[in-house]
Amino acid sequence: MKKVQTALTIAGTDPTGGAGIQADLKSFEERCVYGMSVVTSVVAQNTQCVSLIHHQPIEMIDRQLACVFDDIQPDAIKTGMIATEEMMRLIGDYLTKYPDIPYVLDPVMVATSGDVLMEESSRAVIREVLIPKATLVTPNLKEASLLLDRSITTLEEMTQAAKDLVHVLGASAAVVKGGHLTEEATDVFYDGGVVHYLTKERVKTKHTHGTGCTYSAVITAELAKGQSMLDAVSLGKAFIHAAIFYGIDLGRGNGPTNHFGYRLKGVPNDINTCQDTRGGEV
Ligand SMILES: Nc1ncnc2c1ncn2[C@@H]1O[C@H](COP(=O)(O)OP(=O)(O)OP(=O)(O)O)[C@@H](O)[C@H]1O
Ligand SMILES: Cc1ncc(COP(=O)(O)O)c(N)n1
Repeated sequence: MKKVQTALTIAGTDPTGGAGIQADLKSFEERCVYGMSVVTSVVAQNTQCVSLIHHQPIEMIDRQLACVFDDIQPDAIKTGMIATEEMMRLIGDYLTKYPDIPYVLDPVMVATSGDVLMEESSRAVIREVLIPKATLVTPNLKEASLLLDRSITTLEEMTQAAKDLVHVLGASAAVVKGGHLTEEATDVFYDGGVVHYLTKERVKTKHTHGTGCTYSAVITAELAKGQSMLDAVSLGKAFIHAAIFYGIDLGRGNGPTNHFGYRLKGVPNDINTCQDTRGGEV
């Protein structure tokens, strides 16, 4: 039997299924990777707002991590919402024990709805403890600004931010996402070599709930399958573009992206079908 690759997400939840752990698991599945999840915080939220957040007790997060790692070592890991310093340090300890597993850090700080998902006091800790362990860090403009303590609004500033995330803060690679920037949706990728600009047409839509989660989850799945970082990010970009292009008009606020969008016809879409691990084409 062929080996099935596995990916682990460590993140918060979204009961409406567009963001957080739910979006991550759907994305892993779409890329033919077996998904696992450790819940950091249960978030009562929908397409309009966050209503209540319950952080899991630290022992519960520790036990969930132990249950996964004692039994099934993931081929790649991503983190999303990690609200507190204590959680960051615990997760950092696990990452230290498994330095060879690719780790994608989506530094979730604020939801599309504007609600705060990470305590402000944790910002220094994410910089110190998690970014240096990241194979890839994927901030949007606001997150990059908060991490680097300066305003980042232009393509030039995004480029310098991507370089500083690598050379100053210590990530192995960075994608600074320009979803909130210009006419085009351009992201800047840097891994210490040549700077790459990943550009797709901007889709005029308000249905962007969970774009960051979905993008980083797809990249994680591709890394789990052994793709190169640039290939993983490029495929993630094409996937998220299709998911936004076919965004779903659900709920009264910012609806979710369409996790099966890339399978639909008519998308200006360059995604290859993924090879099923049992040998068939999906
Ligand atoms: N309207 C859009 N049309 C096309 N691509 C988009 C659009 N909005 C975002 N993107 C792309 O989606 C990906 C996620 O970017 P974004 O900047 O929205 O991240 P994010 O802010 O973390 O996500 P979220 O809005 O979920 O918090 C990036 O590749 C970005 O370029
Ligand atoms: C648990 C959780 N994690 C991340 C996000 C950010 O996603 P978005 O900004 O796309 O709403 C979210 N809303 N909820």
